[in-house]
Amino acid sequence: TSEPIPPTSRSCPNNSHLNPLSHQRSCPLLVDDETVILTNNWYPWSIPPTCFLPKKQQNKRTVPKASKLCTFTTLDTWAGTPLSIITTPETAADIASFIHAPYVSWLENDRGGVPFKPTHYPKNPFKVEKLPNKGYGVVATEHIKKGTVLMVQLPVMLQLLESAEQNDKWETRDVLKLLQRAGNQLPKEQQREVMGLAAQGKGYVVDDIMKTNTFDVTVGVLEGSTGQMGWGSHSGLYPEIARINHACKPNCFTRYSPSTLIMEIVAYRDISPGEELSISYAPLNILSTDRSELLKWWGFTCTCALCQNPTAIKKSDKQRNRIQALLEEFDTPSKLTEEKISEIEELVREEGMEGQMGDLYNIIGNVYAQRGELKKAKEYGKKGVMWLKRYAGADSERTEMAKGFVKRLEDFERGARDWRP
Ligand SMILES: C[S@@+](CC[C@H](N)C(=O)[O-])C[C@H]1O[C@@H](n2cnc3c(N)ncnc32)[C@H](O)[C@@H]1O
Repeated sequence: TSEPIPPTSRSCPNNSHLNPLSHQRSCPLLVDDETVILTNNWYPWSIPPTCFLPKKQQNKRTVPKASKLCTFTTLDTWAGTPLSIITTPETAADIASFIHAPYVSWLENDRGGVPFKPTHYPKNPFKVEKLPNKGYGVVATEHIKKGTVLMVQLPVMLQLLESAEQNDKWETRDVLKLLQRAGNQLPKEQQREVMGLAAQGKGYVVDDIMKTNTFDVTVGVLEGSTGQMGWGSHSGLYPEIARINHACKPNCFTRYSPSTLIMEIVAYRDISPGEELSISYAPLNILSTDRSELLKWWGFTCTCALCQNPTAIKKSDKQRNRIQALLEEFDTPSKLTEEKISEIEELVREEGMEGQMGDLYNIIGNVYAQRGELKKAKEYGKKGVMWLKRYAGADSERTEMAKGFVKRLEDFERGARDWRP
């Protein structure tokens, strides 16, 4: 393991293997099935990777260079947990650059010194139990305060999103073989945990479990304030978190850190003993019909408290509609007023959408910048960063973009000429 390097310089170009002299000390070499045969070395992975060529290369048609898809397993990530990944060798090399020693202390600093590590509390304030019409769920056993971090987990499986559906790059049967292998390469305890998760009973079992239980996550270390990531989206399987059911007005939210792969579950509000913990699988700012469409696509009909109360749905739809209408009005900068800002803040709060408040302030800041009111722009920009740190996380793409906006305003104040909102 190497000593911490600030996040801005940690990113490894994924073709660093092409020029061994150019890569940083902490950038691992690219590993695939062929390099393993040539070098007899698959460090930092615990097991030699298995790879499949992309479709068109198998058919021997000349196509622009496409990557292999492989399975990579490490039995001890930085937190000591195992992880199996299905991705390209290039992305695996990027993940390998931080998965054994991410730069955690700056994230902890940002959280006021609160440890950022998957923890098993001596006693969790919740338990998993069987619930009517939903399979298992997670229920509070004690009073939980708003803002409490309830779960901090690393994934046990990651799958390149592109490979999860029918796609023109890799054969479905190859993807399924890799999924099977990725699962089998996990220790028995994690295998049992994964195989015990909910599934819809459709198709191939590991694929079914992934489709029923994963979150879309971006993988990588952000490049300074540009917010650039570009390492491809993956489906992440977090077995403990996967037991939490969906609600359209949830009492918890997820916070994901792309530079460590950690997913946290945080209480959105105070939760009483006996209440079920819930998160939203769908974006919160959409209307009930769109939500049920989306959840049907996920394979279930929602039975949450909001969905069982037609009057409450009507009110919620009206409020979420008004939020949308106000946001559309803000597209015309002259229509933004402080009254409308107060109205939207109130609606967002009532709808339990505080997770979106940071994005909202960021939008407002941008509108003020377009109007040339840079003091107001900075005020809202900074508010946005503060809220995003809390709800999206210090290293999230959204937070980085908001920080970039404030930095550009500050640079402009200091005399840089080229202002771009
Ligand atoms: C990620 S799992 C959640 C945990 C799951 N209930 C279990 O037994 O492990 C997702 C599945 O839980 C069920 N589920 C989650 N939220 C639900 C809701 N609001 N209404 C009905 N079923 C729900 C659906 O079957 C869905 O496919």
